[in-house]
This record gives sequence, C-alpha cells and structure tokens, in this order.
Amino acid sequence: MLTQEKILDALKDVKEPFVNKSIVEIDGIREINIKENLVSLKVAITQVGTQEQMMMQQQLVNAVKGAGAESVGLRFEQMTDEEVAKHGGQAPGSQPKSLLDEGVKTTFIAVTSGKGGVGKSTVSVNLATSLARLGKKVGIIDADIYGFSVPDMMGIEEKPKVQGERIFPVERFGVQVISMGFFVQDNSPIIWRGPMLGKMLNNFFTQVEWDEDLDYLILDLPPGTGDVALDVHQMLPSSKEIIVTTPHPTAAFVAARAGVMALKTDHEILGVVENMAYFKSQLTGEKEFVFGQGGGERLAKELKTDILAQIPLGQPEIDEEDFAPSIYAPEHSIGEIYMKMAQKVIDKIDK
Ligand SMILES: Nc1ncnc2c1ncn2[C@@H]1O[C@H](COP(=O)(O)OP(=O)(O)OP(=O)(O)O)[C@@H](O)[C@H]1O
Repeated sequence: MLTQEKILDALKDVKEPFVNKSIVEIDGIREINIKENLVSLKVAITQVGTQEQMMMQQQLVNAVKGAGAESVGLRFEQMTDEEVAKHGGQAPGSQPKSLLDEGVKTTFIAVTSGKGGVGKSTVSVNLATSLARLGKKVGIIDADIYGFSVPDMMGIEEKPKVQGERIFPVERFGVQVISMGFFVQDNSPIIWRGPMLGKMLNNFFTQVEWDEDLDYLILDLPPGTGDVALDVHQMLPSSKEIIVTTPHPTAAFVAARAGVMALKTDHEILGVVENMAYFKSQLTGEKEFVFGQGGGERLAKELKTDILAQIPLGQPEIDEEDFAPSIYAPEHSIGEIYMKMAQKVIDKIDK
C-alpha cells in the first residue's frame, strides 16, 4: 500500500537542482495526495520554469513510480524569497554579483608574456599561492585558451560545481581557481558557446561565484598581444600587469610588445619577472646563465618599471600526498623568491 511516508522516503534522494539539497529536507514537498495507485504532488522549488525543473520532474516521477505508483501528477510552485535565501538559493530575477560591478575592491593582475613557454602560468600559480600564504583572498582565472595548464599545475582534479547559471570555483592552497580547462571536453567548449573569447572572460567575471571581497584576481592570459589581451584591456581598465620574460635579449624584445600594449591602454605595469634567469649549482653555489643574461633588466628599463623577481631554473619537490607539480613550497629556495615577490606586489599596490 502506498503511504505518504513511503513516498517521502522515495523522494529523499531527489535534489533541488539550484541549491543541490534533498527536496524533502528543504520542505519542498508541499502536498501528497494518494488515490489508490495515483499520486499527485505539489512541489516548491527555488526557481520555477527552468530547464532544471524539467529534469527534476522526471526524477520525481521515477522516484514515486519506484515506490509503486502507476501514475504521477506534479504541480510546481515558487518558494518565497525568504525560503530561497534560507536554503542558499538565488532569488529569481535577482542580479548576481559581478566582479565588474562598481565598488568591487578586487585588484586585477594580468600576467602576460610576449611568447609562449616562458613560464607565465608557473609564475601566475605561484604568485597566487604566495599571496594566499600571506593572508590575502586570491582568485585565479586561467584564460590561456591555447594551453590551459593551471589545474594540472596546481594538482586540481575536481571540476567546479555548476548550479543553474552559477559556477563555483575550485579552491586549492587557499586560491579560488577557474580555468577554461574545466569547461572543455575533447577540446569542444561545453559551456562557453560562441567564438568570442571576450565573452568567455566576461562569463568568468559575471557568472562565477567568487568569494566576496577577493583582494586579488590573477589572470593568466594567452601569450602575445592578441584579441584576449585587447578584450582584457577594454573590460578591465584598472587592471595591473606583470610581464614575464626569459633572460634572453630577444625574448625580452618580444615581451616588450606586450608591455607597450599595457602602457598604451594605461594599465599600470607592476613589474617584470625574469624567469629561468639562471641555474645555481648545488655543489659550488655558482650561477650559470643558461638562457643568456640581461633580458629582464632591459625590458624593465624599456617599460620604465622594476624587476619583481629573478627566478632560477629548478623544480618543486614532489609531494605524493598533496600533488601539485608546479607549486613551490614556501621553504623551497624558489618558493622563498615567490614569497618575496608577492610581498613586493602587495606593497606596490597598497602604495
Ligand atoms: N623556473 C623554472 N625552472 C624550471 N622549469 C620551469 C621554470 N618555469 C617554468 N618551467 C617549466 O617550463 C614549462 C613552461 O612553463 P609555463 O607553462 O609556465 O609557461 P607559459 O609561458 O605559461 O607557457 P604557455 O604560454 O605555453 O602556456 C613548464 O614545463 C614549466 O614547468
């Protein structure tokens, strides 16, 4: 015999799609009428009239039929704003907060380079992690659409939670992370439709539930001075920039173009990072300038800025328990350089 208890028990695993909680637990089942094998339900949810509601409808029907009903009738109603807020939902029609809103105190820091492979992503993830180690609230957007590597570098295996239109970043080492790589399967974008890269970035700013009051948002941009860089310049007129180069003079020459773009658009350049600056022999302590010398200095001079850090060649120690192949521990000699660089960045911005 079908009873209300049996039906409630069958429904407890069905989740309200927007708050991702059991529909029974959030008191969403408002009425259950049973006439022999016919069951009708009145269900309150946080957002009616959405695609998610259609999917939930199917789950509810299956669950009630699984309990023995032959036919199931459903009526949906909208929860009150108070109920929606109580369960952690977004009131329908309310505008989600965006990082581009006025009054947001987050400082955007775009990390750019003239060409690929100079260590821009490595610098981005280690700067973000070091800023978080210094007690700052930090986010990072991996917008390097040609080679999104941030999740792998930080050892992130999970995907962000998506609820309706909202996306929740993954947290790692105290840094909130969003990457193009999270939304790409077999190289075809599943969430970001349309060819506009700027649109994709805009989505990252407006649809992602960043922790309130982020101090810094690091942007790992594609190398070069292409469309995305231009979009960023337009979208974030107050963004600051860090330019990464290797010490080779020609690398610095190419990087200068990225810097000139920043200057043209009035973006403040926080400084230059010279990566792979030298190799330090563990035996003799001597420095070998494997990729040449002077590139960072030359670039800083040209852009009328400083060198924030000169980072030698060297790999992080691998921690099997907490695998993150590109993150240097704070006590690693290169980790210490990143900590000093992060402090310099904070001082420059607070100045
Ligand atoms: N200081 C360093 N010492 C040793 N290896 C490094 C150093 N910095 C970066 N690397 C390595 O160099 C490679 C390129 O680095 P990374 O991916 O950060 O560069 P990128 O400029 O972001 O490249 P792309 O533009 O192709 O994404 C990676 O394998 C990285 O681990």
